[in-house]
Amino acid sequence: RRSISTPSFIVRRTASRTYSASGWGSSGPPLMASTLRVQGVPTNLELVEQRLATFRAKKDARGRAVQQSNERNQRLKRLLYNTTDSHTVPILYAIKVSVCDELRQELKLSGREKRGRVFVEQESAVVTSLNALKFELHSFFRALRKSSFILSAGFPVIEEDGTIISSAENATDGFWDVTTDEDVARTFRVADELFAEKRHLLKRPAIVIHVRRDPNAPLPPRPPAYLQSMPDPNQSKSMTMLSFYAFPPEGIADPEDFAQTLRKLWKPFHALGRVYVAQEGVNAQMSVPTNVLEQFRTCCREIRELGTYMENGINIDPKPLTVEDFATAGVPVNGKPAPPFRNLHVRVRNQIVADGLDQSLDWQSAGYDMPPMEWHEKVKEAKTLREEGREEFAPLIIDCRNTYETSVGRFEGAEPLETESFRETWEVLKDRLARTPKDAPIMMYCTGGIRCVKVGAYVTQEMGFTNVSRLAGGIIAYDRKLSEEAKEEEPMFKGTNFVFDGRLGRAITDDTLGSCITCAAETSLVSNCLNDNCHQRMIQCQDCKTAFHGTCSDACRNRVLNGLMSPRRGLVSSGVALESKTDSIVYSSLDDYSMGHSSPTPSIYRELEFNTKALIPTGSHMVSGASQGRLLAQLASMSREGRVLELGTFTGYATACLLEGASNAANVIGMTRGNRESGAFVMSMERDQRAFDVAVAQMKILAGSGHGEEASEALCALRNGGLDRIPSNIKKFVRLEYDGGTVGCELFHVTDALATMEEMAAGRGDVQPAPFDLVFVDADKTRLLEYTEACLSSDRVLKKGGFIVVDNVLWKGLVLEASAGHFASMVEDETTEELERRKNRRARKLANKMHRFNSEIVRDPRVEVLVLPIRDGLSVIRKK
Ligand SMILES: C[S@@+](CC[C@H](N)C(=O)[O-])C[C@H]1O[C@@H](n2cnc3c(N)ncnc32)[C@H](O)[C@@H]1O
Repeated sequence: RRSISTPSFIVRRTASRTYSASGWGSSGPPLMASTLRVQGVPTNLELVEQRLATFRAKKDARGRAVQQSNERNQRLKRLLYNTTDSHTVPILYAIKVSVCDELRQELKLSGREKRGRVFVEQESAVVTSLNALKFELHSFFRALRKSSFILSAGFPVIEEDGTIISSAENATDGFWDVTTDEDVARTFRVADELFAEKRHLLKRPAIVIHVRRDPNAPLPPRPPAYLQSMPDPNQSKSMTMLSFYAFPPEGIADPEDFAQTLRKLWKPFHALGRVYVAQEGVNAQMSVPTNVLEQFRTCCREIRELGTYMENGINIDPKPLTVEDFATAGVPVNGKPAPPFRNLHVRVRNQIVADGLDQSLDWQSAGYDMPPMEWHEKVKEAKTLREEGREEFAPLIIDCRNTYETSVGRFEGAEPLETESFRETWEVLKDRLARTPKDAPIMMYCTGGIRCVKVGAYVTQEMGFTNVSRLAGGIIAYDRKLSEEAKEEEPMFKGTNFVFDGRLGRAITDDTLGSCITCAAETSLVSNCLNDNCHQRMIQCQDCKTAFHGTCSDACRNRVLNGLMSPRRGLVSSGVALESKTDSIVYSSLDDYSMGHSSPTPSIYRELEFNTKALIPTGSHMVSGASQGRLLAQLASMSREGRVLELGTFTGYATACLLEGASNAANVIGMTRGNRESGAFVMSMERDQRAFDVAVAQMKILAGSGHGEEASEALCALRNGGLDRIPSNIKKFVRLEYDGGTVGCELFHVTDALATMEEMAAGRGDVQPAPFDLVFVDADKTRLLEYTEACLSSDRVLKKGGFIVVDNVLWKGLVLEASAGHFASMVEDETTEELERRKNRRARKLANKMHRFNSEIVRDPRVEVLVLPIRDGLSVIRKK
């Protein structure tokens, strides 16, 4: 025997209503569903705004529901604690709800959801509307939303002594179906009447409602056939890597909705990967448990937008990866093994391949889709024609991928477009195909075929070429077909196929085509710089990856070691002892520890290093680099007036450091203008015209924009423009003002820095600047004693108490052997090649010279010397 109501019970129920109101979720009120719908072609910004609007709407709806629920709680409390006889408060109906056995089992209802009480105010819509009544029931018995049900109503049995007996749960006697609004109204009316009659026995009108499964409701849809006998994907012993794309002719009307559909449909397969959906189509790179691969393919075929439009079907990697291999096939994260994909991301984008074209073309008409084996024969024929000297009959084979991809692997005879990003393709094509006859055979390929659809469409529709073919399914399909159908054939693709999952490459042949950006050694390893602010994709050998802590340059390495730039997740090379931002960094050497505890190098230095590598690759090892550069900046900051002379500008890396330091020195003593005659001033001399041109272009940027981000961007743009676009400075010198004129700067193009310096020391010649505080000797290494002599012989070049800094005084450590007399006789190793011998001879000769310089300068009474074992050795010499 239970009382119909207890205050605590009601409070608990209403509290649960608050929760359930917010729990409407995605299948909830129409407001949310409609705001999620995206019409037309939304831009990313619009998508973000739409999502924000949805979040806001949801938040507001939640807020309103909470408020309503609170108000209702308050009212109910007041009602319950006031006397029920009061005529001023509305009457509350007590509805006992019980759910039939069939529904209980079908919906797996918990104890509390099988039966319970709902309290309804007399004034509410619930007493007149079936929908409102069902809505009220939903809010208490949430599981009911998943089924269609019908209601029947009756009343509790009240005995004469006042005992209330609720009718049995499956009772039908005295119950009537409640299927219309009238039924609802009648039920409550009768409850009122009954209450009026039994007021002395009841606290409030009471109703019993039975919930039964609607026998006429359609059965829930059966799962698709392919899922019915599908094995458990968790039991798969291997994962298959695959990719596909589709450009459905009518496009995808609602990409957001379609993305949601894909997520739902693919969930049972436990597939992982990255999928882009746009109005123009779908582009997917995925891995699927091999034991459900067939079912996955069927599923994709049954999706209308994919089925017939997946050009070449699904591109499947020839070899599945065992689950163990898959777990480590990606680029390691923080030195720990990682899989190529961790989750399934289905994302909506403006385009599935960002092309940068003003308007989209007809992607259905993009040239002939050439099957891989036909392609193989054609490439072989082209090779033979070239070998026979009849290349004019060979088709043009265009590699539509970016430089970092083509440089680790390509088809024989292919012409790379040398683009940094796909958007650059169109300009390059216009240039490359300017003189090609319109009917010339053009063959093109890319990784999986999708980029060729766009390039093929452009070349045929915009440029008018008539004989265009594309490698169907790209290199991935070629690799698979060749290994399936012609294993004995030698692949015409050489090297590694760069792929866009965590593996970053699959070797098709053993050829190593790429070269390390740091040391130029042969390698096919592609990775991304770990400096988050840089993150450039690069080809770097494992040794340099380890030495540079997964970064592309000294400056990036310095920033990562400083912990200021967190390593990007998922892209750390193996063997690199780095932890994420929140963890402490494990330093592998004292050098690294020292850099890790020095202030970070400003990002312009990374650009300066990079520009040098890109514009004058053969000399890129000559730049001072981060540790030495920081020391030079500090020394210039310590100088009296910030007056510095540099011999050997090269591309201006050290010049930039010296300018930075000179400006610090000038600011400390409050000097606002510097030039040849007085104040902070950096003068630098270089004899190589090309290096001088690059240095002038770079220092002009620093003079205009300082050492900040703006300068970094301008330096980056300079690199992208290429060496051809850097003007040649035939002038003898260029004058600049740095830091708003605080530091004067003059760059000299000289025939011989030593000759110019000796003239300065002798008081002859046109250039007669006031003496310097610091002279950095970094030009030819064979005449170091002459350079220092010019500084010491008079005070016209270097002030008394000033410093000379000489670079490379330890000469790769060879001075040690030189000092032991090992190179005295210059005996050559007869087994080494001529080139090696020449290199060794030069290195030994220079080591002897360096050793002689170090030995003589330290004995010179006019100076005090400190040799620092930094980088290649720096000698810091104070003029007494
Ligand atoms: C080691 S690099 C200088 C690197 C530069 N200081 C830096 O840190 O980026 C040496 C440069 O000195 C130049 N050089 C060599 N002999 C020279 C000479 N006699 N006169 C002027 N420049 C010279 C070379 O052309 C080369 O660019």
